[in-house]
Amino acid sequence: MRTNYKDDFPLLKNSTAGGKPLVYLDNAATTQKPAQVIEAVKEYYEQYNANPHRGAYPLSEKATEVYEAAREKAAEFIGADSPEEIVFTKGTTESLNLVASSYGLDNIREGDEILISIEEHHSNLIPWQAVAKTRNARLRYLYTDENGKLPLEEISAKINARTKIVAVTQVSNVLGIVNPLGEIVRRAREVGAVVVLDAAQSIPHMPVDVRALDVDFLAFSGHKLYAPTGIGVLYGKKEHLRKMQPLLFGGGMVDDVSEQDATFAEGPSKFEGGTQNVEGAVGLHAAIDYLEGIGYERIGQIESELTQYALTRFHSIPHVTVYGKESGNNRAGIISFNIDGAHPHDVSTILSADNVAIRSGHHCAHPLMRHMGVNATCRVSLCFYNTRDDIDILIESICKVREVLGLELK
Ligand SMILES: Cc1ncc(COP(=O)(O)O)c(CNc2co[nH]c2=O)c1O
Repeated sequence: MRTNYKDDFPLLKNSTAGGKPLVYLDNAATTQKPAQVIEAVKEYYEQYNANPHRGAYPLSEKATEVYEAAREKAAEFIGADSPEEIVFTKGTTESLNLVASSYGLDNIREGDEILISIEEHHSNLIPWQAVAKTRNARLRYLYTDENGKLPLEEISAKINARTKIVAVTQVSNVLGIVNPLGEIVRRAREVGAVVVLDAAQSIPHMPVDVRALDVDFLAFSGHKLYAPTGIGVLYGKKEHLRKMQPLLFGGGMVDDVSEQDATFAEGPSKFEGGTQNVEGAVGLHAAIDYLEGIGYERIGQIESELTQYALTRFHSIPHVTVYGKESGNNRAGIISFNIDGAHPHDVSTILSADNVAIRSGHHCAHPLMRHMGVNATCRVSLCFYNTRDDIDILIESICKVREVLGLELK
């Protein structure tokens, strides 16, 4: 059985610095792209680039065909009832802003409650702050416990008759822990609340089935799923999308326009004003094909084993704090840590001298940082193309940090 996928990724094959191979461990920020995706985009521009939905000539018809084929593929990938439930956006941020600005503002009234978690990325937090302020509604939080988990009693306590929207991440981009979505949805359904799921950090690592999850909306980004930047998906149940107002007005999203009014297209194109990112959609289609070729079972096996290996190695290093106590099989390969006496930015700079790429900072999760009692963390985020050698080089480099900073080692 294949254990090393780096050769599928040109950048990983060719990138060295000072004779050291790149150890890329910032996959929660963005993933590298397999040759299959790069070739698909190249072929699009070489063979059938045109503006979709508008030209009565073969090239435009082909561009339309591949764009809509990508929509069908995305629908199938997440188990949507139909491609009509798939809106292409720039990414998770745009998807979540669309839900908040359209569905949120139309359905939240004074005194209603919107419930999010303290783990949310700013793109699933600030839009809800804006809706709550505009509608004089209450924004409430599910708080993680000392282990970085959302306690079930917190979920049952915070979801009540006034809760109208529950918007949560399936996996935190800081802690990597998989949230108890089943319990959240069950409780939300009891009070008739709508569930918005941020799947940006889960869908690269685990199968997502919107019908099985029974969520009303789901958002993810192509670039975290080995596809190009600039393409993302908002899944929405048809009954919601049908009633929602578009956010961007322009070409391709209208039915008729008079001097003082406009009626809008049916289906997802209502939300896709202007010329769309066809190359991104083509790249997303190729990325999904690539992932399905490997299979989530194999991806999960590799990443769970590698995450557990990394956690074991981390726990052997003195002066290192790892946040979140979950083990490798209930955690996407995201590990946030700090080294006593070392600022995260210094740590990532020192690691970069060994060509090890990790993230340091607040990860667009200021409220979570405060809740954790830290200003910032270092973050390792691995995926199936990483290897045990990558982890060994990472740990070896981390073990040098305190010495480089002149801190005592014992
Ligand atoms: C959970 C989560 N939600 C939403 C977003 C926004 O996605 P975008 O619209 O594609 O930017 C991110 C991006 N997270 C990160 C981007 O860079 N480092 C990160 O951890 C995320 O991790």
